[in-house]
Amino acid sequence: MTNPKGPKHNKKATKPTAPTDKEKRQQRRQVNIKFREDLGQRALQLATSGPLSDETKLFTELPISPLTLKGLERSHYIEMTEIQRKALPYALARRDVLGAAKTGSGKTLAFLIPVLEILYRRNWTSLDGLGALIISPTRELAVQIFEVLRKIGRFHRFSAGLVIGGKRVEEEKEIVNRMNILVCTPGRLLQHMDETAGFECYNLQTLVLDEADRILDMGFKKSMNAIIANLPQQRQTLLFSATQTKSVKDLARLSLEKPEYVGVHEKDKFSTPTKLSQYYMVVDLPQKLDMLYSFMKTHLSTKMIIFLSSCKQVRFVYETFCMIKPGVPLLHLHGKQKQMKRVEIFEKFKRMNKVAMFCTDIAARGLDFPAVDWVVQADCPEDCDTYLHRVGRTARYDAAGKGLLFLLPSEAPEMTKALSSRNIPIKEISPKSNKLLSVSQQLQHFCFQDAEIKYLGQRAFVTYIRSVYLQKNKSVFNVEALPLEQFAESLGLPGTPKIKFVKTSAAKNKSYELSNLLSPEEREKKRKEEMAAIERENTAVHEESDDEKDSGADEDTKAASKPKTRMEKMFARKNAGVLADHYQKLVDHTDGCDTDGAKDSGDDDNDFITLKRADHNLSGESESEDESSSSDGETSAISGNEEENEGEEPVVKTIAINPDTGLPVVIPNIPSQEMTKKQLLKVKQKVLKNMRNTKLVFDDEGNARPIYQLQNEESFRQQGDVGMLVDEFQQRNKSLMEQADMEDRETARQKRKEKKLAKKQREREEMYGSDGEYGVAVLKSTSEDEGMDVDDGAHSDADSQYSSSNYESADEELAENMATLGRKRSFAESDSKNSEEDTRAPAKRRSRVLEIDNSAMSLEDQERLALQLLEGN
Ligand SMILES: Nc1ncnc2c1ncn2[C@@H]1O[C@H](COP(=O)(O)OP(=O)(O)OP(=O)(O)O)[C@@H](O)[C@H]1O
Repeated sequence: MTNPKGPKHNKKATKPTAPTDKEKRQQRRQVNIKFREDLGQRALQLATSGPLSDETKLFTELPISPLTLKGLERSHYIEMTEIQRKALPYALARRDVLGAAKTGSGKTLAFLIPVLEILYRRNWTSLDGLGALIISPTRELAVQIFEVLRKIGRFHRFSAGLVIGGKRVEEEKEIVNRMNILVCTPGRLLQHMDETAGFECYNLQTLVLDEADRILDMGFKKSMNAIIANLPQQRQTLLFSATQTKSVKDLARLSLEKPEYVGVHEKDKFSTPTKLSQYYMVVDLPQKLDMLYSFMKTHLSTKMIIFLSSCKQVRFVYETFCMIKPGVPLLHLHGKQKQMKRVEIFEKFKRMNKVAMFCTDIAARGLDFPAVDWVVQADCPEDCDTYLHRVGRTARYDAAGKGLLFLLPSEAPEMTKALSSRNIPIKEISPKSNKLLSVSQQLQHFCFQDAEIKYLGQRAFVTYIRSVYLQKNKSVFNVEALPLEQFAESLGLPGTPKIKFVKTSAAKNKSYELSNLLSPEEREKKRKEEMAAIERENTAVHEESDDEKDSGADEDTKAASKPKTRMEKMFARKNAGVLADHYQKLVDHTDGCDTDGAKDSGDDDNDFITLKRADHNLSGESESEDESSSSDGETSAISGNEEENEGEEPVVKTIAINPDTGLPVVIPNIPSQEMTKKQLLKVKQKVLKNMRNTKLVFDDEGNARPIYQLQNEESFRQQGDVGMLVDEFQQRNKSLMEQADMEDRETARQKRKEKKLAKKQREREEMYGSDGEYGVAVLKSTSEDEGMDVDDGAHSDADSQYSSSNYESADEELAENMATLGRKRSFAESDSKNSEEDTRAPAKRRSRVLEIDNSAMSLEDQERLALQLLEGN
């Protein structure tokens, strides 16, 4: 009898039973192992079969795992760049590689793909510990590398951490041991090596040094030696940079094994990207900021990075330019900012299209800001390598870009020679003089009005000079060729800050040159003279910096000449420079009034409104214009007497009283022959504007008259003795100045207090932790859809909160990244609300920072702390 269910049913009954789930998993594992082994074999073959043929262009043509290929594809990386084509075959075969290629040519993928692949082929799990270390010289670059790793590694199951400093070291210690890949800066890595129990690198497979020449140079030498000592000898080492080191010493430190040198663009005619246009401009130091400002004003619709040589300079230029408002949003980035702030600015600059960012060399290497139109190197880079890295922030991958380098007359000849010897094509351009705008007067105004800006300016001045002084290449950098006084004036400073080391160095150099020519007695005499000079200089510096403390043994002898009030002290200060000299002359002048009142009062009716330098001869007419320009509170107004001044000696400054604040304001006068047509036009417009804005009052008969009117001489004289009136006026102003000075001091006192509070807050945070800082983040994505990996189940809940999913859009991914990197969403939101203000209002920003600091400790934290204290914990 046939089976009623048919032959099909019979056949099934004879079939072997289906494999169990466990068997299926085992089979899949076998296939995976075989697949991974094959990949390894193919990679080895590729490395030994010589360079790739010209037709091999796609990542899919290399022995790369499907997980990485999918990550690359989702990140829109399909075709390899030249450095990737040349370095990947060796790196995938676990060879040591020294990779050098132009900036923006895709070196990051050339080391990240092998990192993922080598761990993948070894079926790495969290039980295997740390498999790859990627070291970067700056935190921003580490963040960027980590982001690229997250993008292309999103389908892998490795845990990855970002270890770049900040305050969450204790939290990091708990999870850093579980990481398979670490992206880090040398300092923090070393800290974990030293302090974190159980942090081991014995199983390390791959060590990567991005910007290798920088990491191996003097700055990181000690840390790197200590790090390398903790690593196993048997490992792969990948070194990448646009300016690769070939120093045998450096390479010996890393114990490289027959490294492959992959220099991609070495035979190119030029060492910079082909779509990069480079220019330089010879600018006198005192005109540098004018030039920079003018350049920014004429490039408002662009995205630009401006490099300066020190944090202080970056801060000064940023703060003052924010006040001047060039018409483009401003950002600044330097190493003294808090980590959160740095990351926030870094991300903001990436997003924005029309923006100018002032920064130090922390942004010079590796950072991949999209679509930067201009890189302006306002201060000369220390060498050609630094130039290359800075200018490489534009014209990345296949984009075009432009670079502009400002060179001082003393720097230009040697620096241009050095650049051309490195095959850097750079052309000289001359600025259009009619487009040059001046900011020095405004800076002067800010320095006068805001003591903090003045101090910042002074420190910017000193750090700039010091940076020039410390440069190694003395044929380019000559501190003695710098016009210090004019430079200080161009920053708006009331005098040239004393810089001891400049003179000392000159003295030393001189003595060195002379010492061979002099007899021993002469030499000894010379030495004593020099010592005495330095002693004098030290005393001068001491007096300058600490004028309140100069009491002592010779108190009596000083007493007669010693100024009594703060105001007098200010006048008496010898090196307070332009403004103090100015006041000095003012005092001299009015002293003259006392003794020779008739003569002086006869000369000038308007002394009670406009105070002049003793040595300049403004006409009465021009002074009344000063008066009108100051009458509506235009404290930065340029006085309108340029035409009258024609042919005269250049007038330095005028002081007038701002009727709104009652305070004196500096009104610099520029002789018209030194002004461009445009400047003259601007001045005229300003004067006209001021005239239009003149306030009017109406008398009893309804006649309009200006609110301020010049008295006639007779009625003025009837008020009393001219000398006395002048004295009275001066007394009034003295007390106004004293009042302003007291306010300054009170503000400074408040600031000190706030700083102390913030410091305490920081210390508290360090003890009890805080939110919103970078620490370790974990990269671990699930790839169930691939079904190729074994879930080791070793990741804790702490890890899973960082787990990423498949992102649908770049924004989603970025948001996720930011969350992963330890930022609280609410914190980020409240910060981003303030971000627009940030670019414009420094004062507001400062208070906002304080608000954040004060609220850094949550209520829960405070309660917890209170409980701990109660329990005596
Ligand atoms: N294969 C590729 N296809 C498309 N774009 C790529 C590819 N490789 C890299 N890029 C892009 O090129 C840009 C520069 O890459 P990367 O930052 O790696 O350059 P770099 O050589 O490391 O530069 P630097 O020397 O300044 O550090 C990045 O925006 C990156 O996304």
